[in-house]
Amino acid sequence: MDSVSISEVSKKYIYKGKAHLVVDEISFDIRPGEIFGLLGVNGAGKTTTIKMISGLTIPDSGTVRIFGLDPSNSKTQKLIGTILEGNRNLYWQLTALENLVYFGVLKGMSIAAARKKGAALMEEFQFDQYKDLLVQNMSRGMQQKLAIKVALMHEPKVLILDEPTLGLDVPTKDFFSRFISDIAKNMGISILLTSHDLEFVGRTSNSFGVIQNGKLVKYGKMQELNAWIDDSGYRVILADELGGDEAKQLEKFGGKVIQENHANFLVSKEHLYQFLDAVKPANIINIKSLANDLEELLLNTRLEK
Ligand SMILES: Nc1ncnc2c1ncn2[C@@H]1O[C@H](COP(=O)(O)OP(=O)(O)OP(=O)(O)O)[C@@H](O)[C@H]1O
Repeated sequence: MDSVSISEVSKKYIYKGKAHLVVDEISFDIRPGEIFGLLGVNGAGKTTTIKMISGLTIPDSGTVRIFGLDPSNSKTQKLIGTILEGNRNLYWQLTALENLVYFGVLKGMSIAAARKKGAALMEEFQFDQYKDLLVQNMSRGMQQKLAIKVALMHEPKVLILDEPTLGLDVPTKDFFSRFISDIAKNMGISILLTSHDLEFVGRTSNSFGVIQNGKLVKYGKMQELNAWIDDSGYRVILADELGGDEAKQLEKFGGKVIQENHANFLVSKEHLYQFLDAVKPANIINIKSLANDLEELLLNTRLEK
């Protein structure tokens, strides 16, 4: 049985007397041990979707099932661990271990069981030396590591992580990618993670979905994501617009020119250095790879080959 199954789920919010459809008939499933990455730009509907899966928001229509059960049911809640937007589920004036015990008890564990499980989690994830450190004295990365342990205290079968990499540096992000993969593989937990970071989601998840304006516009396995990502070139953005002739001259480097305040070029990998030479002395304000860029994926950017 799928651990998470959502079918044609929709949600609208009323704002200033007007209804806004923010999740529009979304369907997907997550199996035990699978990591599902949900991508989308700001306001796309990711948090609303995961709140419905967590049982914190009721859909207007469609169904959400966790192992066949309604997520708002108290029995189902025991199967779910959630971290909403970073480390909000920690008490800053308690130590690491006190947080684990407190939240374990809140999820229905006895104090003795919560102490035992808390100590075991500290040891298992090499956090023992920090057990007496107050959360307020921890770095953001440490708080995030602790927040995941808190979510694992009651041994959930489904773990929901909203933006787990927000504000984390590159090595800590690497740690999280491995950590999330390990707990899915070793504990058979289904993981749903949301992120703006296509590169992180790409290397951490086994499957993924892209939400745009509340609709799931892409849904599939890694191979399908790879097919949609274009790694054949770069977008180069100049500080100013170029004259028509200049732009035409540069277009022969395999790209196309979009002039909207800035000249904006798509340049193939093989022509990049020639292009940079030809564009001198124009002021370049940004060069980005088309691969691993969520906006480029959503724009369906592809260079002619
Ligand atoms: N309680 C609410 N009342 C009214 N509108 C809401 C409410 N919660 C969310 N929205 C709106 O729903 C839309 C989707 O929001 P949501 O938080 O799900 O997006 P998101 O993809 O998680 O965005 P972000 O990446 O910025 O966190 C946004 O336009 C937001 O303003």
